[in-house]
Amino acid sequence: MELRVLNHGVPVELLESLKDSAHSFFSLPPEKKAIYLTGLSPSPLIKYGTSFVPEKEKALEWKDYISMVYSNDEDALQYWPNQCKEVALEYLKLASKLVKDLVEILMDNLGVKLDESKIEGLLGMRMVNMNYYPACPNPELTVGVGRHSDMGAITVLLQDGIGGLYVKVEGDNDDDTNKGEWLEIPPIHGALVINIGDTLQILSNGKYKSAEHRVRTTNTQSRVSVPVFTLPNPTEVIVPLPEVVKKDGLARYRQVIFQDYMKNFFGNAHAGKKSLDFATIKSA
Ligand SMILES: O=C(O)CCC(=O)C(=O)O
Ligand SMILES: [Fe+2]
Repeated sequence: MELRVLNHGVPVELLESLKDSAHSFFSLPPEKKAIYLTGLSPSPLIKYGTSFVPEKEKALEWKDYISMVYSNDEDALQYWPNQCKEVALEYLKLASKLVKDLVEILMDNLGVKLDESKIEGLLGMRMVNMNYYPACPNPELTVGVGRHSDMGAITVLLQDGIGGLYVKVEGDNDDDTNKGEWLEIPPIHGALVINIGDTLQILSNGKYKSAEHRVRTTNTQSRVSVPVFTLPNPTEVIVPLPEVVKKDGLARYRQVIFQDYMKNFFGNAHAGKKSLDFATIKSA
């Protein structure tokens, strides 16, 4: 499931500053960015890298990224890169509020009321990434990001005006006309893209489907995007909600500890929604 929202509570000026600050970070000389590489980074919560899991990929994705995990304001302002820390922190806070509101609506729609501590457990890990896709001389030979779904609860995504984000039409029935097709999500000024992640698919016993998406490269201009990921705390137990299982008559997913799910996710190259196999109960 994937949607775009305009009335999201994040000021348009902040969205503009985020894109500018992503460009300022990625246009730094390589040695200034390299200080954030794994093993060198001043904090384990900041990571600069390329592609997704380079050691597992046959071909690297055409992108660099910086990932900033939130622990508290003080750490963020101390360790996140100067080029983007203030705007990234403000965006993370506003996006988290939006996610909380959306989760409440989605749960309500399932007839479920989660208590504060459960919501905190499900959305407790938060991070802002900045992705940079350099212009590519041969876009037909590369991918920006391979097809995948995000593993967490909900992703709030800012894309710039270049375009190139595609989402796969899931469709509930085999006769849905465009089921399986890839739809481009054209950029809309001031809008944010919302992606449902695997965690909500498991929790809802498959009622909410995580959005399978990918990004193509272009040869004209570089592109930036800025996702906020909300994910469960590593020790959180993820399992279909009992109220939904009762209605459905069976559980489609087994119980997983989120850190195991994450380890499996990062242990494989992007491969569509294969990530969910880790938790799926195969019917006989
Ligand atoms: O760049 C984009 O529009 C999407 C990036 C993405 O899917 C991700 O970082 O998980
Ligand atoms: Fe994604």
